[in-house]
Amino acid sequence: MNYKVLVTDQVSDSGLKQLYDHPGFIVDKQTGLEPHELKKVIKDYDALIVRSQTNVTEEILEAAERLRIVARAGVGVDNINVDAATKKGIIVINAPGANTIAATEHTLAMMLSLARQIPLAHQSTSGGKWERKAFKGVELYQKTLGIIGMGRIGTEVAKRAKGFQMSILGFDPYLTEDRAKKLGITKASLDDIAQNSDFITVHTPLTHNTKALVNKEYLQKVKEGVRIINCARGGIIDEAALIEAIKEGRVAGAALDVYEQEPPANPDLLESSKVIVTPHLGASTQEAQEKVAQEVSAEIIEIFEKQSVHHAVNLPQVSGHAQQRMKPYLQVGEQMAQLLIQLFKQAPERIEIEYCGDLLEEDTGLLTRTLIKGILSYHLSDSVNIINVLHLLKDQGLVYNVQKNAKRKGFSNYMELTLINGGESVNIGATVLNGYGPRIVTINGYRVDLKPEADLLYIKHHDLPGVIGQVGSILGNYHINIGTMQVGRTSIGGEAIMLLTLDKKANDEVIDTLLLLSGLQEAQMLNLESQYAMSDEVGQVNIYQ
Ligand SMILES: NC(=O)C1=CN([C@@H]2O[C@H](COP(=O)(O)OP(=O)(O)OC[C@H]3O[C@@H](n4cnc5c(N)ncnc54)[C@H](O)[C@@H]3O)[C@@H](O)[C@H]2O)C=CC1
Ligand SMILES: O=C(O)CCC(=O)C(=O)O
Repeated sequence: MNYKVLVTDQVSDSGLKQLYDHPGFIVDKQTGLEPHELKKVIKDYDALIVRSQTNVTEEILEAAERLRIVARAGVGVDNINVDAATKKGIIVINAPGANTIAATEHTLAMMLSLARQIPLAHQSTSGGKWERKAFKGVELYQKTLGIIGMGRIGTEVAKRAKGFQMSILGFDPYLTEDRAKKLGITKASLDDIAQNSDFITVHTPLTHNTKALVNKEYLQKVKEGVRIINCARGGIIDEAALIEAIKEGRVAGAALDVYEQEPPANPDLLESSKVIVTPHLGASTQEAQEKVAQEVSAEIIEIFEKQSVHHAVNLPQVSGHAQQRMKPYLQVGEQMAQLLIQLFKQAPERIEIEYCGDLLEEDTGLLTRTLIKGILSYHLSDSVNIINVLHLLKDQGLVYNVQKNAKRKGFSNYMELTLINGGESVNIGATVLNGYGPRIVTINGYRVDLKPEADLLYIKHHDLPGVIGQVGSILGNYHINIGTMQVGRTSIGGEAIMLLTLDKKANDEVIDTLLLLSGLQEAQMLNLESQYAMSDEVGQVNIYQ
């Protein structure tokens, strides 16, 4: 089977080489497509690679019939409707880090250009003038730089600005005092940055929180003569408010690589001698473009061939090692969920999940999705995968709750799943035993020790002498061999359950015969198919199954 990959923006061909050369992949490059053209062709493709030019809208995703991956050869995914992709079970990946240095260096180039008016000076000199007085600049030395967004690029900008002996104020919701100290910068508030900075640069993604983060109100608080740089995303700085602040003289100048609308059309911005503009060039270096293309190519191959994902925007991140460690939990998690939904004779309204003991130290995001997928896929089958599972859950009107509990409940690790509807509930608990693998250890309060297998016969009965023997005889009469048998009871002579692994499935006739036995209340074949085959291969997340 060939995977078809469509590339719709200017992505480096040398960076895409491994995808072009890889057997089983067909790559088509069609740049400059209009939205209606993309909508028409997208149905034939398994993966789409874009930069920032292509808008991957809900409409385009709707028209995609076999699309499984949207890859952003870069960082920002604001041109991709991630929500719509997630609902459709399409994974969105990017290449974080691959263009960090390029965007960092562009930011510094913009800052120096602003400080020394290099573009205007160049224009004047190359036009035959010699205006030495007109272009007196300012130094970076001993000035204060405010950095909003101390992620990969913000951090690299800070390191380099320190080389110019600038004082640096950093604001980021995740910046700790400790990290700021290690970087030799000062952790600051947005207001501190406004009041004290000679230069301000923004390095956040564009989100509903960062949209117009630097707005009219903020620009009224800035130190007079500040210079502002945006090499992150248009819209983080309100362009109209910026132009006004420049006209009023509060802001001495701005250097912009990105715009509210691209390409920008606002003459106030484009014609101002105090504004330096570049056409979204932050990531446009040969090195960065090769790296982003190489990274997304490698990941597309890995996802299709090994179901391994490293840089998903719409999935919890789990490292290869963590995947390997989590594999037995993922397997038993999927099977316990399937077992429970088959036992619950009604639609669940609420799902409760509890993780105990060693599981507290793991990232359980993927495990939670796997449990919920096990529940939903019983009724929704193939349409559920770990990408869209939480969306589908919401669509079904179900709620879920995850609790983490330090108590070990008798096992070094333990997880429990409960399905609830009104006053009715069922629950199941499982553990992974060191050296023995996954075990289901409780079902509705009955203690069992069950190694999950694909086909299980579940029986609920009264704990009376002879019932177990009669079940064995009936199965024997039908030539069904019992592999293992587990019996759990709450009290002697009370209610009990039996779980039998069989070499052959018991059909309806066998089940009806069993149900004729006195003392036997329920008999049901349960199908527990795990996508997480317990081979020794490196653990992989089965994304689409
Ligand atoms: N001009 C260009 O060509 C390029 C632009 N970019 C843009 O730069 C942005 C940053 O890239 P990276 O540093 O790689 O991303 P990153 O994810 O490493 O860093 C973003 C940082 O912003 C912080 N942040 C989020 N909301 C915030 C808020 N309200 N206030 C302050 N900080 C906030 C986050 O905590 C995070 O630390 C990207 O999202 C992308 O939009 C990235 C590469 C090239
Ligand atoms: O692809 C590009 O050139 C833009 C890079 C960018 O904006 C990003 O990676 O977020």
